[in-house]
Amino acid sequence: MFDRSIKIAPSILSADFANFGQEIQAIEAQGADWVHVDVMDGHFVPNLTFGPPAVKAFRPHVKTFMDVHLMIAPVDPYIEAYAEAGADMIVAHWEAGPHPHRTLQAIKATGTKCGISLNPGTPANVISELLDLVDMVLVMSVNPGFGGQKFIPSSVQKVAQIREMIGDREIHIQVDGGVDPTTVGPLVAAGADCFVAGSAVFKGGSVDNPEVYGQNIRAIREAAEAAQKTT
Ligand SMILES: O=C(CO)[C@H](O)[C@H](O)COP(=O)(O)O
Repeated sequence: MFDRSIKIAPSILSADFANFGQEIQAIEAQGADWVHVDVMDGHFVPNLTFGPPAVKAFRPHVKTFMDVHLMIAPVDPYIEAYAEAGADMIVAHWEAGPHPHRTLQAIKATGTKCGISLNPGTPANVISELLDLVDMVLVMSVNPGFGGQKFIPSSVQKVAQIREMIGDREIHIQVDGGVDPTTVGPLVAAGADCFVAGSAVFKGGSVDNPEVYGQNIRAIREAAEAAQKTT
């Protein structure tokens, strides 16, 4: 059955870069539902992060579900490499173009779950012809490239529009950027079920003090579930 429960996916962009294995184990032990990997190319976004070998090194540490968000263009030449590295889901940007339908077909052909992401400046309706191909829509609630940015409030309206477009299809809506206990409620009410959080999960904690990760994850989950009950 389709899982509509709240899912918290900490972004390891905010983890200790000298210690990914232990960081992944710590967030999972403290209640993370998914592990979110932000791949950046210094071209599509102004930052550089993880190539396929890095993702392959994360893989044995992830016991839950690893979603790999490709903020790269071109994207098609790298899809197979990230699938082989062990991604459970690959998310590509609509803006990485020029043929997002082909990109999604290429992701599906690898056998991984498949998602499409939209930047804050991109309207929801551009994905109307792509929804039958995806397991998830990722709504960026900051301009992609860096953690720790301020949540863009118009993202809530975009989530509601996409939820309406999805209808009864079994598609997750994930939101990424500035998600914390104060911003998550309206996103749940608008129809999102999966939340990427970097700063709000990792702040104040470490692998030596992982209980803080647990407190931070619980705070986001409790705010999200409270909104779900009243929706
Ligand atoms: O994709 C991203 C940036 O492009 C990050 O996942 C996102 O910004 C999460 O970080 P934070 O929760 O600190 O905003």
